[in-house]
Amino acid sequence: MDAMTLLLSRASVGPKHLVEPGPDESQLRQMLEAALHAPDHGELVPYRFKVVSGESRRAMSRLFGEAARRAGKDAAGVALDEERALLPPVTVAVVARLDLGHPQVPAHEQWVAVGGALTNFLNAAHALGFGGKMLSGAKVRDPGLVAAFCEPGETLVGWIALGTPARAGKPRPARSGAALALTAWQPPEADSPAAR
Ligand SMILES: Cc1cc2nc3c(=O)[nH]c(=O)nc-3n(C[C@H](O)[C@H](O)[C@H](O)COP(=O)(O)O)c2cc1C
Repeated sequence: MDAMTLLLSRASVGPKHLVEPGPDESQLRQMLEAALHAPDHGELVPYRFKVVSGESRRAMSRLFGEAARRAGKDAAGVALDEERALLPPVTVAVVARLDLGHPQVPAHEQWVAVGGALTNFLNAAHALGFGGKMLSGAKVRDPGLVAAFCEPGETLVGWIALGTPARAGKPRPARSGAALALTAWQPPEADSPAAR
């Protein structure tokens, strides 16, 4: 598949539609390599990817259940969250580790680097024949999950569910904002505040 066809054919595949096998270590390394090729001002690598596979999925599932309980969910809601955590063959936590005191690279540029890395990671998964979906939800702020995945000062962005797609991603509908996403820049009028 050529690169443009690959980029234009990626669509998220949710955990319900992901089956074994998930990516192995060498495939995950290729996804990381793609992530590391995203633009990153100052080469700060302001992110970490943490792989949850095999038996450690059960421990994560338990933590998802505890988070659901803390969020006030009933027994059925807790069980559902625990089950959802076990659906993807591989889950990759995305953790942002920004250097907020950096003299040259402000926080917003570091967040952009995190997004670029995540996008390259997902595109690489697609290139290797895997399906994936980035997921977050209120549980990214749950203290138990944050403590389990992050060092102090880091932010839990969410989790990428990964596996073999049992079905193709849904065709992408046209996006309403797309027409405004690429326009020719117009220089400001001579008497506008921007030109003064
Ligand atoms: C940081 C981040 C967190 C997200 N969290 C969720 C989520 O919790 N639930 C969800 O349905 N989609 C979430 N999404 C959006 C999906 O990953 C996906 O992009 C969206 O469903 C559109 O599908 P597409 O990637 O095929 O266009 C998140 C996306 C990002 C970038």
